[in-house]
Amino acid sequence: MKLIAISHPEFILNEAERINALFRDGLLRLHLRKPGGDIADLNRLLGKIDPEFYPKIALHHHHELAAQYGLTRLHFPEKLRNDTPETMFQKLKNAGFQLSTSIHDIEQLSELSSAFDYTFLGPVFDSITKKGYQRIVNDDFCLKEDQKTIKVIAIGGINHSNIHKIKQMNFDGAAVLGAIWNSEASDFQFLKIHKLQFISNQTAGLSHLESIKLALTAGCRWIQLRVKNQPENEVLEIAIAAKELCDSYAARLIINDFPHVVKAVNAYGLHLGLNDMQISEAREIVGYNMIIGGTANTFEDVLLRINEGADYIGLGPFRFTTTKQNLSPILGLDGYRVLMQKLSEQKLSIPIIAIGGILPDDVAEILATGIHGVAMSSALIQSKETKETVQKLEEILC
Ligand SMILES: Cc1ncc(COP(=O)(O)OP(=O)(O)O)c(N)n1
Ligand SMILES: Cc1ncsc1CCOP(=O)(O)O
Ligand SMILES: [Mg+2]
Repeated sequence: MKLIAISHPEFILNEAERINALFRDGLLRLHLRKPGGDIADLNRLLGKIDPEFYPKIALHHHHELAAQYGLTRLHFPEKLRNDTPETMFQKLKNAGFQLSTSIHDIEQLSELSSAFDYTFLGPVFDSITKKGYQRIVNDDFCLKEDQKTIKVIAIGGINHSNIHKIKQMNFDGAAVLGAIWNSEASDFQFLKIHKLQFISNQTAGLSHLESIKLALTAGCRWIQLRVKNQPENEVLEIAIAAKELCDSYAARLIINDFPHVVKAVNAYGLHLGLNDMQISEAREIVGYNMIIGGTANTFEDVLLRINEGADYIGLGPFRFTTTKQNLSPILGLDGYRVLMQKLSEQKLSIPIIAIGGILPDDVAEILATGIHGVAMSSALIQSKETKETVQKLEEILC
């Protein structure tokens, strides 16, 4: 499911730094929405955002700034859409812009220009930021496929505890505002779990560090160092170099299997398997704020991981792979569907990362099950155009 962040409606303290941090935490799309905001203030804010993130920003107002910053995503709030001729939408689309808009009534869906890629529809819950702005649907609402002339993103009052309902309502994604900006420590922890994770591997022609460099230059910003069958002191040596490499790309480094190495190199996180140390025990080594992911193969494993306090779950294998030995039973798309359905019925939500033999062409279907993201190793290492592959994957995952 797409997860889109909407900026705070006003200019806030350290906003550019907070936006940069959200992108570094894995955000794939931000809508810059400052209703009534001054163009000079917006210009200043954009100037402080890392240019690496401009392709991920959609601009709501002062579209004239798009050219200056090379922004290619424009949002048309309702009034601006009504004031803009259809020929202009087609012209912008033909020029390569991605267009989005907002509606507040399902009936409007059929009237929208085909030039739009997606629309926000809401509020789906009572808004957190706009007090007294009542929701337009009930909990049992379900968007029909034939109503979706374009992708429909739910907006309004979405937070960590109700986001599972968005999928049940058959929306294509969720746009979040209040839950990000109005809480001290964001209750949107799962924004921190990247949707595209690279798993390092050593192959005939490539060392772990070379595989990591390949993924980083292609644009991956979540790297798992997964060294098997080597003693801890050798893993530590590789981890020190991997951390330096990841830092130079502002990427997150997760280390598989070795909590003491995580602690020693101050990595971003640790990944533990079902036969590894318990998450609670590992927390005593790596600290309580460290990201810890846990492997699961069944629904019972997922419940166990949630109870253990995992930050994300690596669920697999999706299909057979030679990257890992002693594979657990293969889940396939149906396995993911059944498991995600059970989670949704129990109103449980945790970022789930699919893993195992995943190819770029699998990702859209995997995502449609409600899975948060994917971890890949061989598909990226063996890709002939890794950068293009990563770009395409990010488009699908956003
Ligand atoms: C994201 C992710 N998911 C699952 C795994 C598998 O971890 P584990 O079960 O510990 O097996 P090994 O990777 O150690 O062989 C993973 N590494 N990453
Ligand atoms: C670590 C791991 N756990 C389950 S499958 C797997 C390997 C993932 O690599 P690939 O994407 O090459 O199958
Ligand atoms: Mg392991």
